[in-house]
Amino acid sequence: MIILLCGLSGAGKTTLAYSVKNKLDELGKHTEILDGDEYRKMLFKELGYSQHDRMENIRRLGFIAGKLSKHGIITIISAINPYQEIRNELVNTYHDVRTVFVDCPIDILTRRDTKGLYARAQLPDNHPNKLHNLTGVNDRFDVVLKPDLHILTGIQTLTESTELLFSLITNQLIPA
Ligand SMILES: Nc1ncnc2c1ncn2[C@@H]1O[C@H](COP(=O)(O)OS(=O)(=O)O)[C@@H](OP(=O)(O)O)[C@H]1O
Ligand SMILES: Nc1ncnc2c1ncn2[C@@H]1O[C@H](COP(=O)(O)OP(=O)(O)O)[C@@H](O)[C@H]1O
Repeated sequence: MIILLCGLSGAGKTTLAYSVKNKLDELGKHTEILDGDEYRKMLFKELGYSQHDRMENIRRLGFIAGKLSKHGIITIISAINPYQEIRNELVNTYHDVRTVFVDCPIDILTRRDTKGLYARAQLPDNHPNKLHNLTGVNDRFDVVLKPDLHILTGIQTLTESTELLFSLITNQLIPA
């Protein structure tokens, strides 16, 4: 199974992915997290944030996920994954792909701003530290169409969000 956790920076994808992995570990289920931020730093160093590069990033993560999931590893792709087109491509290319919208309002993200990216996106255009292509602020994010799960991390606690994702995964593993 492949889980696409899609959502803006700071929405809670990584936190949620590790939280659900902990629960799956307790069941003895093998889980791998492919985190966009981590793979960009370690393997995809040449990729930036243009539409082309973001698509390429997701395509590569999808390819790795396809290989892992064939061996029964529950593979969670934790990346912004901003375009519906490439999400659909993964759903149509690989077996058993589920999409999850990790959704949080921009005002809460701007307050959380754990990496300082939202503050940088709001700088004046001519400022040297201005971020010109932050997803959800000045770059495109397509609302996730018909997600298998829609999590509202601005309202739901981490425990509640984890339980919802855990149920999606385990219901699929052990059909009623
Ligand atoms: N311009 C811009 N837009 C969005 N994100 C940015 C940008 N610049 C750097 N970052 C950091 O890169 C992380 C997003 O990488 P992803 O691989 O998840 O992005 S994407 O799916 O290819 O769009 C994202 O990590 P997360 O905060 O974990 O989502 C950011 O820390
Ligand atoms: N319901 C929730 N689910 C996940 N994270 C939450 C939630 N509520 C608050 N947070 C906080 O929001 C931040 C999300 O950061 P992170 O998981 O790195 O997001 P992302 O991977 O989407 O960039 C963390 O500091 C986390 O503690």
